[in-house]
Amino acid sequence: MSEVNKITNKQVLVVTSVSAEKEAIVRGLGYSSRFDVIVAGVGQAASAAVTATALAKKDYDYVINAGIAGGFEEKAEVGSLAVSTEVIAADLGAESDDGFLSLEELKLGSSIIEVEKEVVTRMCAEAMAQGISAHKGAILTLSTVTGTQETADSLLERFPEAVAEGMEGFGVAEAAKQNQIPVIEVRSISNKVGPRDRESWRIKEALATLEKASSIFPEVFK
Ligand SMILES: O=C(O)c1cccc(C(=O)CC[C@H]2O[C@@H](n3cnc4c(=O)[nH]cnc43)[C@H](O)[C@@H]2O)c1
Repeated sequence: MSEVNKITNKQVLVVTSVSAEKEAIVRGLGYSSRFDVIVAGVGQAASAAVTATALAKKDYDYVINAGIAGGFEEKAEVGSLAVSTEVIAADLGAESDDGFLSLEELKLGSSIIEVEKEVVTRMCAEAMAQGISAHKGAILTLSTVTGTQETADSLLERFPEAVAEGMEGFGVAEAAKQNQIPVIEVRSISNKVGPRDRESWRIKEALATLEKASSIFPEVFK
């Protein structure tokens, strides 16, 4: 069968945290009955609970956690797009005199959820073709927005592959994983990760990038 005649029927759940993100994505998608876009609230608990409920109500083939995020310096600039190669719960673990101990080190489970590499590559390639600056790498999930250079540096020291941080990715990804559904995190960058400066957040610009990136979803998630 030629590419043109292939029937595409993947059902995709897109999970956002706030309605401004949902509205940007709905605008970008235009009419597409394969995509359901929901608002789950801020943080891992809300995003995991709402995602799990949505997955219990309907069969989906793919889950996307999409929204705005902080970008790490020299990794993902404001206005660009971050696409997760892995979703990492960066503050799930224990502090010790020898540094942070992850769930893996504590032998209590996993704080990393892998993403299908070919989908990441496709998403980045399609985004670049649309003129979006796209960066692939780990996206960290944190319960607290980083607000100091010290925390930003220590996160990059622990996760040199990180490009961005958000507050919901791991919650959405864990719910998808428990339902054996592949997941990806796609985030537009509204601010730099580092010393708190809310005035410098470029939410309008990030929502515009999110809208543009969402217009690619039907092509990437076929
Ligand atoms: O005020 C608005 O108009 C507005 C519009 C869209 C989204 C927001 C949010 O505040 C969303 C909160 C959401 O943003 C993520 N986020 C953004 N930057 C960071 C960061 O540096 N570190 C962690 N999370 C970040 C996060 O996922 C929140 O859920 C406001």
